Amino acid sequence: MLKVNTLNLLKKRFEFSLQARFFHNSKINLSSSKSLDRATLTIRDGPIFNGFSFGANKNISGEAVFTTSLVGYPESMTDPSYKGQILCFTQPLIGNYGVPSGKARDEYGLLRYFESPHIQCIGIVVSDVAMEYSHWTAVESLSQWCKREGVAGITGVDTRSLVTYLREQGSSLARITVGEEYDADEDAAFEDPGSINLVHKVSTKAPFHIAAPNAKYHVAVIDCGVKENILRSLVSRGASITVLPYDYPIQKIANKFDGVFISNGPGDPTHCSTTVYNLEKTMQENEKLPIFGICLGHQLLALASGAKTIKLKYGNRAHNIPALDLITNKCHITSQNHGYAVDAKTLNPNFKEYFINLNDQSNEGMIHKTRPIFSTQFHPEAKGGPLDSSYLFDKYFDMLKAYKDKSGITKKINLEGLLVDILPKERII
Ligand SMILES: NC(=O)CC[C@H](N)C(=O)O
Repeated sequence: MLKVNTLNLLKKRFEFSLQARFFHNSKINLSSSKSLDRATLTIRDGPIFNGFSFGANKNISGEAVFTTSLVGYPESMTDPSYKGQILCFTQPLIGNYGVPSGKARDEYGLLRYFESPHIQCIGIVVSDVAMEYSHWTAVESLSQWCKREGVAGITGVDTRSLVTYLREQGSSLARITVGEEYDADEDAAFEDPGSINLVHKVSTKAPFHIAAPNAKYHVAVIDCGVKENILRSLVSRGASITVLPYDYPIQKIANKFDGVFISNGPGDPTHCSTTVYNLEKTMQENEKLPIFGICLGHQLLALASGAKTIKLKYGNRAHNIPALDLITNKCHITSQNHGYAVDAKTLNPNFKEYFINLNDQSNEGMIHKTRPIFSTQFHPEAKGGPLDSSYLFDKYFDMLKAYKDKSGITKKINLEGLLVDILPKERII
């Protein structure tokens, strides 16, 4: 049995390698590939693809995942949920509108174009990188950006074969090597980002505060790798936010806020046991408190209420995934980026399933039957992606209003003896 499998694998590898070489040779004269170093994408126990390096001149490894998004590469690449992953784009031409400034800020002092200050994925794989670009916000090319940020990039890969493989075999460990071909069976060179707590790497190291003009509410954001557009979505609706490290004991101060929010983030949710414990206590001790979680935040709330999570075969990463709202029976096109999901069969009986994915029927959200607590697996804040489900932020704000109207006090904003006004105004990394 083992022998047959090994033979099949070798055969498959050879076929992929042939395809990749053919594709690679056919690309060699394209102007975008001129003067680029050779590079290799090696999938552990899988195919090898030859191409050209357009990013940092270094060898990296991580989990290869694919996104079918057509646009939004600056947003996806700066999304902390991609930490440690090699992001493969199915859209063949990537880079043609360049990269906007990572320094530009909006009226709230938040990043204008990026979802965090730096590229978070460890490498990217494209079929045809655009070395020339044009857009009024662009300040550099995708290649220049990757080089400056130390992120690997390989172009000239037959991403159709690659993604066919990842769909059939599931997300796989992979590496990008520049210049030389490595021994593909050298397992030690494949690092598994899923084995460590990646949230620890991307969460702010200390609390920071963003004041909304004429703020009506004060929300605590548990930062597991929060996307900037989640902060924008809260602040622009009139909530000042205090963003706390992922392991901050929120249960000790939750009653000082009008609501708690739990962010998206990278990796396996079961690595965040401290956050899960803190959320469990927070829900036990604050019966009326509005709580909203997105993506990893949804998974952590589910774990904190006793449900289980599973790893999906290859995950959902796209900007056009249909999710059915089981309360309104309306379908929304959603932005997604996740490799794990909540097992709906294990939901706490106090919660009901809120959304389901119409492609694979996986769970897309849950809502408490009597309390103001809900969460979604997809990203209502989008960036990139359609804003169909941004009404969920409005729903959260209705909950904040109801809670505040009842408690009737303006929460005073005092954390560990520090007035939030003197906290830093951006993430501490
Ligand atoms: N975008 C996210 O928050 C991702 C959540 C989690 N890391 C997953 O892959 O499922």
